[in-house]
Amino acid sequence: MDKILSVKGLSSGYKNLKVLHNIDMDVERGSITAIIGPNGHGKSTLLKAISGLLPTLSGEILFDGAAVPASAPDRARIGLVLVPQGDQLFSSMTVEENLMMGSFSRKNARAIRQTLHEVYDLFPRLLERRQQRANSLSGGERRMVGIGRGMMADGQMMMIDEPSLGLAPLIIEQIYDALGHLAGGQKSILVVEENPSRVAKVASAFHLMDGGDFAWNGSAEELANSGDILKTYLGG
Ligand SMILES: Nc1ncnc2c1ncn2[C@@H]1O[C@H](COP(=O)(O)OP(=O)(O)OP(=O)(O)O)[C@@H](O)[C@H]1O
Repeated sequence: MDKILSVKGLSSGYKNLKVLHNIDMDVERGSITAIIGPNGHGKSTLLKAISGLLPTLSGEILFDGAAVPASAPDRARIGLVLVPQGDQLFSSMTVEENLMMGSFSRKNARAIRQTLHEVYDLFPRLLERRQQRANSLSGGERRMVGIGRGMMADGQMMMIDEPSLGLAPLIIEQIYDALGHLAGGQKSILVVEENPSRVAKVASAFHLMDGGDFAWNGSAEELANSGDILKTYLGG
């Protein structure tokens, strides 16, 4: 397995609350790995810990074979990009201005334009609305801008927190098709998703989060044959 990310014995959390206990996880390069499970068990916390927004209390995080730097901006700079839950767009700025914000740490203008074209190729609707303000976009369009802004950082790995949240089934399918396309183009994606059926078509590895640790790990095929696990944890 060609690992882009390796998390070993990671514990993390908030000031007075340790949420993650001894997490072990690898992410294969050019694939989608999904953290699944019910609300409030630490899925978002794991993305924040990997991106450096929360401290590593014990354990280690290796990115491309090397220990990650301490700060979140430095981790973003080496290519670990977080797309947070809830879009967090600049509402009075246009689609394109929001997208360009994602490239703030890059210098090569031509390469930035190239990535912008890639975003528009992946989400043609954003090209049509490039001059439209973010506050007048639909929920699905906002999500596309959030993911596109993550792409603009041109990291090797994107961590995306609940891309399907609040969206209609057809839009969810479009978003996941786009993520599948990105992974096909060698981006590595770690996605948090409460409902595993949404991501089952495109992810190759799954980790079920329960109480700050993984209660189950498996492949897409193993997930498909894991009826009892789905029932127990997800009410499926
Ligand atoms: N900023 C915070 N300060 C203190 N505790 C927090 C904070 N954010 C989350 N927590 C707690 O950490 C635990 C895990 O929350 P987390 O958001 O990681 O869960 P989750 O599985 O991603 O669920 P959700 O999808 O609802 O966010 C919860 O008990 C939550 O109350």
